Amino acid sequence: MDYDIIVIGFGKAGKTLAAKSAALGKKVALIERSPQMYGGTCINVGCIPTKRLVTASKEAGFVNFGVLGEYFVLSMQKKDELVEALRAKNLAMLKGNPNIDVIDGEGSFTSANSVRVLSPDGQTREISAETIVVNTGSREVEPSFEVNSQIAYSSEEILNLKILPKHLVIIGGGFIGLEFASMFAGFGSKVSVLMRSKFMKNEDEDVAASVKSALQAQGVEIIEGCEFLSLKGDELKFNLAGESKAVTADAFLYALGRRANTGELNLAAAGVQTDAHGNIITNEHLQSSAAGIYAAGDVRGGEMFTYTSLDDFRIIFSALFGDGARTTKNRAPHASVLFTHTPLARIGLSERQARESGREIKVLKLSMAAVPGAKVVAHDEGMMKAVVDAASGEILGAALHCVNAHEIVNELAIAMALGAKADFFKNQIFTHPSISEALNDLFGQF
Ligand SMILES: Cc1cc2nc3c(=O)[nH]c(=O)nc-3n(C[C@H](O)[C@H](O)[C@H](O)COP(=O)(O)OP(=O)(O)OC[C@H]3O[C@@H](n4cnc5c(N)ncnc54)[C@H](O)[C@@H]3O)c2cc1C
Ligand SMILES: NC(=O)c1ccc[n+]([C@@H]2O[C@H](COP(=O)([O-])OP(=O)(O)OC[C@H]3O[C@@H](n4cnc5c(N)ncnc54)[C@H](O)[C@@H]3O)[C@@H](O)[C@H]2O)c1
Repeated sequence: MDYDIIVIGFGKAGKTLAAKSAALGKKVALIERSPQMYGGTCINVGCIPTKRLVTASKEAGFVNFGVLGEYFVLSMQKKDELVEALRAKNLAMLKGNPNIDVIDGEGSFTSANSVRVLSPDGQTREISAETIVVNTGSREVEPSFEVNSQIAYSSEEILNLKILPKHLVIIGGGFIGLEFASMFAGFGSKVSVLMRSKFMKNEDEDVAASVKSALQAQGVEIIEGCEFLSLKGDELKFNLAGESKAVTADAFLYALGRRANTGELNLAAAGVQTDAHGNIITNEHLQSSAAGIYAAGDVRGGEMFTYTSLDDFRIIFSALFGDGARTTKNRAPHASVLFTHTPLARIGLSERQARESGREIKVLKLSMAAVPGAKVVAHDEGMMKAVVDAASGEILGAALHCVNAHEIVNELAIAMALGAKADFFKNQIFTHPSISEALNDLFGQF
């Protein structure tokens, strides 16, 4: 065999596994098809550039209205500088390691132990290893209606815009749709978000209403229940409550979900099975249907977050070099965050899910308008909500729609993992003024 481990895809799990395995003296090949993607989706076209821009767009409120367009261009340049620096650092981290070969090209299986690499210059080579880890990520779902427009962008493409759109129409009301809505509204664009379903249909109604009103307060127009027909030139046609409608804009973003990058992998040659959506099927150790082949990150479907991919690394590392005790079955409670100007962090069960589970629950709620720490930072929009077992005080879940929610929720995650109950937060001594101290009052209602 040429290597101990081949990793296909330079994602979060893959690059971490390559570095940690090399540190154990293993010989690793990491295959990446695009030099623009060294380091993967998160740093190049995902979390990092979008969160940099969401943050910059929050600060746009301090910019003279007349120069908002210039501020947008400057913010995009700063975002590019950050991405380029991170990409170079990610590459250097692996390329400088004598046990790791970073190979440019697209990987596809020829057997359960061998991968063909098609390099950008058209050359192919074949390499082999006992263990192969697939970390090829996901790509956006293309619209199912007709699109013929030079100004229709995916989330990746819109990150290269050179001019701030006057009117951005966003198709899809999920993570990407709502984060870009908040971002572009912050930069000064008129933003309309059109969606097929009800706004945040999987959330509790009070939580969804809080997020919706915050976006509307930013000036975002939200149109629910759309059936999309076509996007031609600058016009999107759709049906709404039985009526034909059209909207024109100078930019369109479609954000209709993401699907696994498995089409090019020739998985059949290795005996690796996928589900109906093309996601690689794995067991709790992230082993695929072929014994020496593992899959990590978005390519497995399900939760698509950078920290899930990182935890996938921990599970595979435990299976390869440890006792295999860390699995998907013993993953600790962890949150998800929608990074709108006022972020929404969610962990555990919603009120609806808790009621459906048949448990006796108590619902605790707090308006951020009652939190001094939120007044101090002049950001008292939103609410906190927790769902607690009525008898034991066990924390079943929470939704934090407030400034710094993405940080505060990690306090809850740790407490939940350690089995802390509502009383713990009720009596905890927090700094003042802070957002965390609102947890005293939230859980004090138990
Ligand atoms: C706009 C946007 C914003 C996001 N924001 C957040 C956020 O705030 N927080 C968060 O946690 N998550 C966020 N995500 C999700 C997060 O980015 C992904 O879940 C995560 O990056 C997936 O990592 P991965 O390890 O699966 O692989 P990726 O990082 O996607 O890496 C896969 C790599 O494989 C390469 N590749 C694919 N096929 C082949 C092949 N055949 N041969 C060789 N190479 C190949 C690709 O070029 C890519 O570099 C966001 C995603 C997007 C799109
Ligand atoms: N903050 C974060 O952690 C973050 C940010 C961005 C993206 N992400 C990850 O990236 C993934 C992809 O984001 P996304 O916003 O594209 O997906 P999503 O699944 O969050 O939302 C997709 C939206 O498109 C709608 N939709 C799907 N098919 C449709 C169709 N045919 N017609 C009309 N509407 C349709 C869905 O109802 C949904 O509202 C997320 O699920 C998330 O895992 C995470």
